[in-house]
Amino acid sequence: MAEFDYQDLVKATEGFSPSRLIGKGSHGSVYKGILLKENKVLAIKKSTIGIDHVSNDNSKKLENEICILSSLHDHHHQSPYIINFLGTSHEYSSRKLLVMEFMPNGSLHEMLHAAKTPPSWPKRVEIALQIARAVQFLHENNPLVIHRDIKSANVLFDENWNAKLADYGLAMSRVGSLSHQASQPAGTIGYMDPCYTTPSKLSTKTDVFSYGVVLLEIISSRKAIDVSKSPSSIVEWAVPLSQKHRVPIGEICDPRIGLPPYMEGTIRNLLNVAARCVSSKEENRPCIGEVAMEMNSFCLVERVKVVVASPCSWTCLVRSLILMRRQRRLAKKCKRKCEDYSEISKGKLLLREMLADR
Ligand SMILES: Nc1ncnc2c1ncn2[C@@H]1O[C@H](COP(=O)(O)OP(=O)(O)OP(=O)(O)O)[C@@H](O)[C@H]1O
Repeated sequence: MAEFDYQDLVKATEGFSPSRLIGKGSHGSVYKGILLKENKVLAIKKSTIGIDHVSNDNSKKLENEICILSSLHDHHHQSPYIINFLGTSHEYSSRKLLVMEFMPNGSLHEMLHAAKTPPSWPKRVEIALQIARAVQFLHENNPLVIHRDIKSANVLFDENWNAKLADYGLAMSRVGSLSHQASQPAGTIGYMDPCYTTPSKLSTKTDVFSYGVVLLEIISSRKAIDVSKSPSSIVEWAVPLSQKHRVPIGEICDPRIGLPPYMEGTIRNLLNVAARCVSSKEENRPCIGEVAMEMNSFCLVERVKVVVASPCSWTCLVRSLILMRRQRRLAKKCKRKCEDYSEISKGKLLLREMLADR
């Protein structure tokens, strides 16, 4: 685990100046830092100071986040969909700071609810798959990690607009400082699994439920809880609507962008997955590996459909078909030449044998 010099971080953030503050969360403030020596941009999380017991709680959550993130980055296999952990630092008071990669393109929450241009349907499918991959990585990790706070505000975008799962303050694993038994149910209203009522009810399906809510949000661009609407909960609104016969899918989809006919099937499948994830019965929810596999197949089908729908991609497709045919023809020619060659060498061999007989 890399240890950053605290004074370097002070310089990098101009003394943790408010102008470098990206935002405040439940247990910490995140600052943008520029390491002048390396010309590297970082994000630094510092626990929030409050009255004594709150400060203690906040720094415990940050320590837990550091512990989980460092354990996830200890392995040879890292996920491109988990925020990159870069290291830690210590303030004089010995409070720890978390140093991670800087995500310059905001959160999925901002993209869906505040951006001027809403994301396209293929981009939404891609994001859904990337988040599923992140959660799959956590659930299939050894030791297993349960995030407990999957929500659109915790999905951040890197410089290439790839989605990464962040904020591990509530995450639980055997390496975390919080233990399953001791920790009370926690999460964010609107995303929290209704079955998670006692510490012992925590399971990977708790995350699957929250993932389902995020999927509904991706499809509809409606907030998880919107008190100006009735019902205010996205789950209570979308699931019965999706199960009603003859309700056009357009009624659930983001009304700001039209749904092209070639995407309809994919989005309907996405909606079905979301409905299974938010099932009130835990046993009816799929595991995240299954979800990721299904998402992957939707992405593939959708890519083929994009190729079919776009004239530019058609040209690419035809070009690659011509290339494939040409390669096959060349291979055949080559094979024939080889066969001829082997015939010649067979003949030569025969002649040599005949000559030797004489
Ligand atoms: N690595 C990062 N790069 C850029 N911005 C980040 C990074 N990590 C967090 N942020 C931003 O900093 C702010 C605070 O993030 P933080 O994870 O502490 O809390 P939160 O997710 O907003 O809230 P909560 O902790 O209550 O769930 C958010 O606006 C978040 O988008």
